[in-house]
Amino acid sequence: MTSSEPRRVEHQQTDKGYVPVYTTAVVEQPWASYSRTDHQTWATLFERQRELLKGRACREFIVNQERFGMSPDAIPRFDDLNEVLAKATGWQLVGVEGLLPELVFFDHLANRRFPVTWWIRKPDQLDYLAEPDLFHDLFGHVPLLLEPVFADYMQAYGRGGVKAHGIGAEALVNLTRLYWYTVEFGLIRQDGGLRIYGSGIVSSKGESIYCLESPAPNRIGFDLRRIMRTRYRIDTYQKTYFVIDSFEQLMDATRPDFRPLYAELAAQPSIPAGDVLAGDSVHHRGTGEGWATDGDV
Ligand SMILES: C[C@H](O)[C@H](O)[C@H]1CNc2nc(N)[nH]c(=O)c2N1
Ligand SMILES: N[C@@H](Cc1ccccc1)C(=O)O
Ligand SMILES: [Fe+2]
Repeated sequence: MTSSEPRRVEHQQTDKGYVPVYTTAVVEQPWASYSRTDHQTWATLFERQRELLKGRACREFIVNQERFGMSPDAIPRFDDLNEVLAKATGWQLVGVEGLLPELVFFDHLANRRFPVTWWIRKPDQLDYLAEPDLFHDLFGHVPLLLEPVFADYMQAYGRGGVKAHGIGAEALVNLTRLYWYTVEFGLIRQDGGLRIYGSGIVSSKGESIYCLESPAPNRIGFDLRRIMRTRYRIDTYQKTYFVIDSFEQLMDATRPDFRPLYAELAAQPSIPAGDVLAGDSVHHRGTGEGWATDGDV
């Protein structure tokens, strides 16, 4: 295989249109075959996001990213990152071609393996790309795998995914919303303001600013049931972000068995992405302080 292109196995018609399906196998990172352009793309995105995330990303993200010694000089080698991870939290990165079927993805997480897409976006996709690539996966997800509580949360999520998959499609939808509104698009309250920890935000220039500074989106205090009922958008910035107080709060709230919760939620309607409900704990401003209730935005 030449490694300038991901290995596309076939195409498949889905809800989201005609999408490429990749091999689900774990692959070696073809590091030697990254082009100068690939390394340059990494450098550009890395420098841009590091600068933008000062004072915007949470402390844990910044500090742990520095512990890896990632730099703009070259695309990191998974093997080097794995040495740091092995000592700290026992997580391991494995190379993949792209999005995996849910059960395969959950099984990796349940075993403390994080799948990282080995290829990086093209220069005309610096600001937006519809699927995860190396920059999103490595820059966005990997730093928090060094944070012990968050590392445990990711594994618990994988185990919960295997379980939800056995329960049914509705349970899986509820659980996927939890991943979306925490791991991918989560905000955390820190140092008297809001900070980013979601990977989908930290790897996006536009959304890193928008999620904290735009008056448009709702920022609502973490509420497990509310999150599991809330639909989400994959084609624009989020209409709603959920805010945790700490990673411990996230872990504690998600530790109980979800089976009774799935049964309870099956009888309830889903909530449109941008709605505010009576009883939501709404944060007034991205960088400011103070909480209101009853949809007082
Ligand atoms: C978590 C969520 O359910 C989502 O559907 C999964 C599916 N497969 C994936 N596969 C990869 N490689 N990376 C991902 O983030 C996901 N997300
Ligand atoms: N407690 C969840 C497992 C889980 C933990 C953390 C995040 C997500 C899911 C369950 O029973 O399914
Ligand atoms: Fe992601």
